[in-house]
Amino acid sequence: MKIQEITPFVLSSKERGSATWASTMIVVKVTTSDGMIGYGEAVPTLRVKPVFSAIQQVSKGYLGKEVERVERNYHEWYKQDFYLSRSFESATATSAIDIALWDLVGKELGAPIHRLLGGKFRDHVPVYANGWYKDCVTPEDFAREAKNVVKRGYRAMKFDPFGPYYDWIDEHGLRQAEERVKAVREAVGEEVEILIEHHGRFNANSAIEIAKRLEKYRPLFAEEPVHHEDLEGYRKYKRHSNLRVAMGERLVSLKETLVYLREGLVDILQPDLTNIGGVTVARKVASLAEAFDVEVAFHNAFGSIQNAVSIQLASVIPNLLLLENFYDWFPQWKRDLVNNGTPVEMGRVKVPDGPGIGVEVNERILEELKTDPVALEVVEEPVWVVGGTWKNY
Ligand SMILES: O=C(O)[C@H](O)[C@@H](O)[C@H](O)[C@H](O)CO
Ligand SMILES: [Mg+2]
Repeated sequence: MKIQEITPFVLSSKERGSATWASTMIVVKVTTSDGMIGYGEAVPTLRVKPVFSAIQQVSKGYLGKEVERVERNYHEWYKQDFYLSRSFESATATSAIDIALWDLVGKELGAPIHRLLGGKFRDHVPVYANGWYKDCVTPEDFAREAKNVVKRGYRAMKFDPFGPYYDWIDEHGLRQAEERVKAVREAVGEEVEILIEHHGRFNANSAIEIAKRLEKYRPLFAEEPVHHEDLEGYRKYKRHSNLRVAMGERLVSLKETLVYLREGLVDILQPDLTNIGGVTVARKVASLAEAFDVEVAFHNAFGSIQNAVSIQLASVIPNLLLLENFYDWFPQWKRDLVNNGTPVEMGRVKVPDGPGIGVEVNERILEELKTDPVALEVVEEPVWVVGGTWKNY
């Protein structure tokens, strides 16, 4: 079975999601020489247009190759590309195609990806909520929505309480963040997990001050407290803070991951299947983390195909902590894109046993919502922010 056609789609609709990129999806459709179809997903961010064209370029390296030789295909492309480990666009394009190949291998054998990877370690994957705090500004806003998250059955939730602060945070910002976190802790009680998202935007001194203020609310982890590439910042943060560090959504290779693991800079690794290198690299990264006693909480913020394949891998690795989940805050069309979705119940999702990624993609929605890739407008609130949270109170 050979790879015959690779088609990227950009999907978007007027329905606004919880964040700019929650309103967009980049889907890759791979068709084989015997007419089978597999799906993958790439990361949108602000770079929808360059990612779309990266998929067209990367495709040239995959067309005509044997579908089943996923590892070999990745290696061949690595050889050709030369800059793969330095290019987010190439990494996410390669990841999307890799996911579609795993989907195809599963479909060909009539097996879900979890069976191809050694079988389910667990039947249900525990998840945490993200995207739930759109337009939340005051502590009361956060408390109200946090209660709703618990009502929906979640036992863990993540949020960014820092508003527009960037690099440096002053006393006013520290107080605001603390009030928001305190309000959420009081709203959800002692046993629901609170995860603090910093979106990789502070210098080490600010991040350390933040940790001192927030540790009494017992967050499960501090995510990306400093900028992704700030290794010195991570070292300093680890020396002076008592919080567990989570990071990894912007890692684009196995060996880049090793840099953070080897030095003990990360306690909970958050690889993203749609840019680390698909299933092929994500499973290696999870094993590497296991060797360092690091738990994995896959980053899963984009769309329903990413969600499906992340559930597959999350179901097989022994060192899973939690899987991120935007599902209940997706625009409706994203949930409709997969025919048999996996709703969250009691803080977890059941692992589907359908072939490949475990769910079927609704082709009608692909056709209806596909748009031309255009350069996105740059507005004050960056694309990585949950919408409407950068106001002061
Ligand atoms: O951990 C995460 O999920 C991320 O850092 C993000 O991807 C954003 O929070 C989210 O997408 C909202 O913009
Ligand atoms: Mg994050």
